[in-house]
Amino acid sequence: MKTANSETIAEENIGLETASLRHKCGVFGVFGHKDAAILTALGLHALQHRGQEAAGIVSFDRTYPTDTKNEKSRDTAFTQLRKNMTTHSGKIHVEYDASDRPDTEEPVESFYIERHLGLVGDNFGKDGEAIKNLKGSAAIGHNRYSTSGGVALRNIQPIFADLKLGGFAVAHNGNLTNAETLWDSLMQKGAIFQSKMDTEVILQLTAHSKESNTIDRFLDAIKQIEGGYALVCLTNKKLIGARDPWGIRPLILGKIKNSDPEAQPAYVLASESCALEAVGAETVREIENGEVVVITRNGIKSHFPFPKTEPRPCAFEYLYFARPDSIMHGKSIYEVREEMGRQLALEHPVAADLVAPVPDGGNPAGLGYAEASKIPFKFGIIRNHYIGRTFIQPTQDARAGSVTRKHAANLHLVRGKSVILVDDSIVRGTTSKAIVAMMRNAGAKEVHFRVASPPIKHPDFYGVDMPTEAELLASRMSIEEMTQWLGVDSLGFLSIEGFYKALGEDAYDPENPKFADHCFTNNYPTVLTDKRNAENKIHQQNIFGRDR
Ligand SMILES: O=P(O)(O)OC[C@H]1O[C@H](OP(=O)(O)OP(=O)(O)O)[C@H](O)[C@@H]1O
Ligand SMILES: NC(=O)CC[C@H](N)C(=O)O
Ligand SMILES: [Mg+2]
Repeated sequence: MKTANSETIAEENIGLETASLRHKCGVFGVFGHKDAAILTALGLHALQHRGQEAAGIVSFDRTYPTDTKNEKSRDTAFTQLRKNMTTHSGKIHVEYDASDRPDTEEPVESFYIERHLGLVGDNFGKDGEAIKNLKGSAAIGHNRYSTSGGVALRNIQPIFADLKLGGFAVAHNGNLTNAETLWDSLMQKGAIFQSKMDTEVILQLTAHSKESNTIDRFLDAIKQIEGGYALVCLTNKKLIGARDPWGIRPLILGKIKNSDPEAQPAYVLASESCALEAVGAETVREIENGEVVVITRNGIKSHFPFPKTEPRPCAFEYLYFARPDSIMHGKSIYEVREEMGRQLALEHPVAADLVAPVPDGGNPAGLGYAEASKIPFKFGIIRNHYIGRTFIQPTQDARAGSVTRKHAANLHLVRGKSVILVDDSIVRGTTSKAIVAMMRNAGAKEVHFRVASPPIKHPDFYGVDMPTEAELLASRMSIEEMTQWLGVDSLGFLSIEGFYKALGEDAYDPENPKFADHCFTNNYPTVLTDKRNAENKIHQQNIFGRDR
């Protein structure tokens, strides 16, 4: 059996300076469905809010020549296959050499790869070339917003390589905190890297493992990595899902009926439940923290390679990243955010004419605040639906510009009124500063700002790509200073206790935090090996181009 796959990826840095605060990536995988690539594209589309820089899909197909005893039909099957495989798409060129012509009764196996800069819809439209190229009943996909490595074609995921035991594709949401340290030792062993992504370390470690089968090699690899990760991987026989020991990054398992009623249901892995809904899949369960699931034609097998710990999912997923209609750990993201707003109203009440959410992130908390304070909820800010999330803009100028293009004061509503603005977070203050100015220009009598999370004072290293402390507004300024800088009449942040309450916890226990809440508390769930080694000048810094 041959794997005919040669990729020519022209590296092309598109010249974007990368943002220091970014979304997380979205991952998706399907096993055992004839429309695997279409489902993956739909799943990625539902996860677009997690990354808008690039999107990629890798599929796997096994083609049986229609009648291998009949030379003519075998040739026809091969000609068809060859035609499909030589289709160009963007910078990816899959070639099939004439010497690969099948001359046995063995099926022809191939991985197909489509990786593009830009949005899912623009690159994987249902009838587009890219989808047609992605044959097979298994596929994985990825929406990228980089936390390592710049914006370039070679840094698009899934990342694929032919390893000793066959083709292996990986898609990763998260960030490794010891990738640079591992890179150093891999390079000393002669590794050749195709990208600048921390994710590739996982592929390299799998390739270098001395274990005898693919799963043991992969387990060997992930036992060496540290940080936050939700991974989906594809081989010629398996779809693999893995979640980091703390479950910082989310991953959920679903199941979907095949159109053939005789066929087994197909399995689906996704970052969020909203992507399962988007493809009509039913939720089976969340992948546990530290769990590795291996999906094959024979069903699902779980591995637990790490000592069992209590999960500590990322607080930011609940606050901002996840889509409000997603369910995580049995909690509705929407309801959690609404409750954050209610708690906020209890902690920071103020008399006003209306509560105006900062769309979209502030909408559910705004509703909760209005409900608890009994102050009317009004859309005092209107958003332009053709502009995405602000964080994804690559430069501070672009971010500031996009806030004013994205939001507009609803003049008629706010003129002469006292307004309570509610947002989910203040990070750099780009959004809040511009929105407050908008309210003032619109003639608001009073402007009060309420934030449905505690002040963000500490960086993130697990896939949020939060800026350095120096860029975080709450790290640089006291509440009084922020009040002045923003130009508001009052400012209030939800307390960490209120935050935990909204998440359904009785109390916040700093000795035993239930969430990865380090951005508020400075309490990091993992060791930060690269940071420590860089500080001690043990290895080269910024191998993966963090400050590119
Ligand atoms: O203080 P800053 O650095 O401006 O960051 C915080 C803002 O960024 C996010 O909005 P974004 O526009 O990214 O997404 P959204 O449409 O989901 O609210 C978040 O909801 C805040 O509004
Ligand atoms: N936001 C993410 O999850 C990024 C994944 C990976 N670290 C990358 O840079 O591609
Ligand atoms: Mg927002």
